[in-house]
Amino acid sequence: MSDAIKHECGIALLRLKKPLEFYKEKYGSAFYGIQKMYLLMEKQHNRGQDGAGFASIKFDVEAGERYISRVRSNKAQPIQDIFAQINKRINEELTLHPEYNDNVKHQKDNIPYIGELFLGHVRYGTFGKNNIESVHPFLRQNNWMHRNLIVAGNFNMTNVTELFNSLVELGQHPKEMADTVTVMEKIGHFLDDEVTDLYQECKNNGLSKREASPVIAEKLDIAKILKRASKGWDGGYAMAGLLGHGDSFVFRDPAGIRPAYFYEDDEIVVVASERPVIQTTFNVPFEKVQELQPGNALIIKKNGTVSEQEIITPTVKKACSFERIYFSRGSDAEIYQERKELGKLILPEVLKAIENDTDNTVFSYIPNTAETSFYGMIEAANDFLNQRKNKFILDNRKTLTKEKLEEILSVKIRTEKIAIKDVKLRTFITEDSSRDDLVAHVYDVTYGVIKPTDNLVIIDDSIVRGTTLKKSILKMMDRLNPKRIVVVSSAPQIRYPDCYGIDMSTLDGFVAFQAAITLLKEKKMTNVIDEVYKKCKAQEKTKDSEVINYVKEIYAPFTDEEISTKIATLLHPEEIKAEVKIIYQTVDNLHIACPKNLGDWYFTGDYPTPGGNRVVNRAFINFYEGKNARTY
Ligand SMILES: NC(=O)CC[C@H](N)C(=O)O
Repeated sequence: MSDAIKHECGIALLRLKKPLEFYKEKYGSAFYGIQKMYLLMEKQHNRGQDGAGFASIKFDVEAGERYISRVRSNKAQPIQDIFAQINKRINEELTLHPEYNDNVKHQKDNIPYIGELFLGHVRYGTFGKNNIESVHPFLRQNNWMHRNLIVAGNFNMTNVTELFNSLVELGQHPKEMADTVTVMEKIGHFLDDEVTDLYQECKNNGLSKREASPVIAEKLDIAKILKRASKGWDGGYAMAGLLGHGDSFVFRDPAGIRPAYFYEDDEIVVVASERPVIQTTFNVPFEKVQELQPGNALIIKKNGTVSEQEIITPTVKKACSFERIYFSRGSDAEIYQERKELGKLILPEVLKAIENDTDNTVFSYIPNTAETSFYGMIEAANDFLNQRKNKFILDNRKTLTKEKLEEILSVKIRTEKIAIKDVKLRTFITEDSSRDDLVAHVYDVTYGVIKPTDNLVIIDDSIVRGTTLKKSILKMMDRLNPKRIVVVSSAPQIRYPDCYGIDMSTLDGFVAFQAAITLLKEKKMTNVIDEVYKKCKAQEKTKDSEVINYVKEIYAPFTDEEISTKIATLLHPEEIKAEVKIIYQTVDNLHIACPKNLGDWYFTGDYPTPGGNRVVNRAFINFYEGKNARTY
């Protein structure tokens, strides 16, 4: 991906079902859980680099002993940083007390972070800032064990302000306006209620406070709490939580927008945002890892029972297709095939752009995530070439000589590694535009493989803003003197903001939006822009479920190709000599390639929750009024 988009978060929840001695015996260490957590988080570092956090719970400790540990970091390498802190602490204890070394009980009693239940999070913020207070997991402490709540999530709610206000209405006084705090306090409120009710019940049955505690732990109905807490949530989420006494859950939104996968055996239960993370960390096959169903929660009671329960009736499944195109790791068996398919499906359009002249075309890709779709595109290109060869051979079979046949078979699809990312360079570059010359070098190119008669086809996963394309990639590729540069996007045009966990919430950042606005201006149709603004303004106070996405009218007068052509001119730096073409995947082909992830609101404007329409409405108003702000 050439545009740097901030996106996503990753969660990792791990429950050890056996006593810690078991892991010491079998795997050589009672710190097994911490080690696995490190892997689970590191294997998801793609999902969040603004911050990382870790929390753990020890089961069955004596009153007065610490049983919750947490560490968070927003440093440059946050995962490394938190595990360095954890290791340092553990090693200090072990050095100071050599007697702990082979004694699991001592370790559990005296060393923090070791425990039976863990929650990890890697963050890219979509709400608030990147201060340490915004880094998950969040902690809601209480002297009652059951009321301690630790929360982390991959989520974004479109209606945090309303949810915040409803807490205030409940008489609360939240100390922060962070979305995770709001969600946590919602759950916390109903958790308190439930604990109070259960205690009352125990009291009525003649139990003392002390006797009531384990009964409450056993009876605590997590599904009921989540049902009550999530009334009114509008967004995409995979919310994970731990309760002080040892229950835990992961809860997924009813449209399945955000991903969550889990695996269970008799030693562990694990949940993560991506399937291959679980596969590689625990060496389990693809089929053993299950997807948590939309609207459901995986509930892991302290006593070890695990159940998947419906919390909210699922709506039409609209799992985020961007997960497949770009965010999630391509090592997932399905995602790998899907990305290849994206590359295959776009080849016909590429062939049109190069007038079928594969002999004078070099195919390449933008590193690294587009590599898989490149493989697919090349497979399809080889099929195309073989058909051409077949036809020639069959048509000329009477006159064909050995030499001619060899010549025909020697023709190949030309693939080269053209673009090379100079990752380190980016760190020296600030937003300052006078540094454009430096920016141009963020990508370097391979010299000596392109002839002036060549087309250069380069595939990227998607084009959001196109800034890096314009400022670096196209400029550098033009230095190779190709006849024509064809930039291929394996995803459709990004036209509408996301509001479910990807940090792209303003319209004017999208090059497709800029192209549509430019076209409207050129064709003297600015009245459309004013009309849309009026309609958006008029429904500012309308109920979410009745809001209509009028921004579609901005794109409606134009075909996809017209917009792509305009994008090509917008991204075409003046000094470039080559002809530049831009090709996008169609939405239909996207759905063919990724049939399980039909969430496509950023391409189509069809939002899976009512709040989405409000967000796009606000985004347009902000654009029109010149405000540069997030829209949720
Ligand atoms: N990308 C995400 O899932 C972000 C989670 C949450 N909204 C935050 O900003 O912390």
